[in-house]
Amino acid sequence: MAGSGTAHLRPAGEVVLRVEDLFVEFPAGRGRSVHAVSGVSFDVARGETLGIVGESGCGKSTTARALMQLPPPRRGSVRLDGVELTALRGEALRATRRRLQMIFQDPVSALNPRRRVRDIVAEGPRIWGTGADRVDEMLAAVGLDPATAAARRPHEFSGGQCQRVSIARALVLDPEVVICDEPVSALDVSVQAQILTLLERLKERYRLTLVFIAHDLAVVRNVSDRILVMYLGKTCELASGDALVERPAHPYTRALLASVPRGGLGLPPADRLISGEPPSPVTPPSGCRFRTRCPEAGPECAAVEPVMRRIGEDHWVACHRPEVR
Ligand SMILES: Nc1ncnc2c1ncn2[C@@H]1O[C@H](COP(=O)(O)OP(=O)(O)OP(=O)(O)O)[C@@H](O)[C@H]1O
Repeated sequence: MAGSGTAHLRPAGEVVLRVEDLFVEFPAGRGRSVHAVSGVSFDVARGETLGIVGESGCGKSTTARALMQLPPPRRGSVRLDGVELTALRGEALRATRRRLQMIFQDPVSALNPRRRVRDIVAEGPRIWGTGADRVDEMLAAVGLDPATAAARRPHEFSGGQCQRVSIARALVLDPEVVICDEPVSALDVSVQAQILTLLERLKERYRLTLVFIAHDLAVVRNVSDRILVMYLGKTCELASGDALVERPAHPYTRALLASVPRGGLGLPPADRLISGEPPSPVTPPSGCRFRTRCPEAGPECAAVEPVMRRIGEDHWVACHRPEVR
């Protein structure tokens, strides 16, 4: 099965979040720009977890913030239940943004140190006039005892407990989509597993849709139904977790898989690692942005930018020379 074009990379099921051709740039001085996100498209189905993976600086957090319109993308479309967020301003944007919540990497700095946990979780309900009756329920749902935890301040908690407070704060407003931006990478490994299990449980209980961002493919694989691989602001590959791990088609995906410690994904030892740093997003390479580090690169890779094309059921790749099995 094959196809091509700016497809929506459709998952099975009802689409709740549709992102099309997203571009985000930052000024880099002397009239130049950081091309942080350059034409990213994906759909997220209601109830699924879409993982986004890629090395540091590839544009994962910028994509996450652009979904929230923080800041709005330079161009492209973000639709939540069909509502175009990039066209909204002021109160209408704020009201819609409530249905999209975010959980951040550093739970301690994400929480106001001067406020008590109950007030932190109750702040959204106070602003929005809804959800105040859910504060204790949410604290209990994330594994904190409302009777003892609510009156304490963030510095009295561990990093893992602070992340639980952040999750309660995000869920109390009953969001449709929760964007988790590296939610466990600042935590000890043993705590990481607890938070991931908690997110899975909460997803089931509250019928959440998750966008789960991490640089660690083993973590993403654990929680995601489908996985989007990003490199230097572009999408390389999108596939179900199984297809991505068992039949990686993009050389960058294969390199990412190879860099996961032996056994982390239950795979044979690494056969191909990439070295060096990615090029600057101020002056990205022509054609395929991965070509300067790609073991498979040929002349066409410098000349023509590969577009996402379908290579299998729920499997898309942007590569002139994919390994298709
Ligand atoms: N406010 C900003 N101003 C200028 N450049 C920025 C800004 N925010 C991000 N960038 C740049 O945009 C690119 C993408 O950054 P982003 O944080 O989205 O990547 P990431 O994949 O989330 O990496 P990390 O995991 O390290 O945060 C990087 O080159 C980064 O330096």
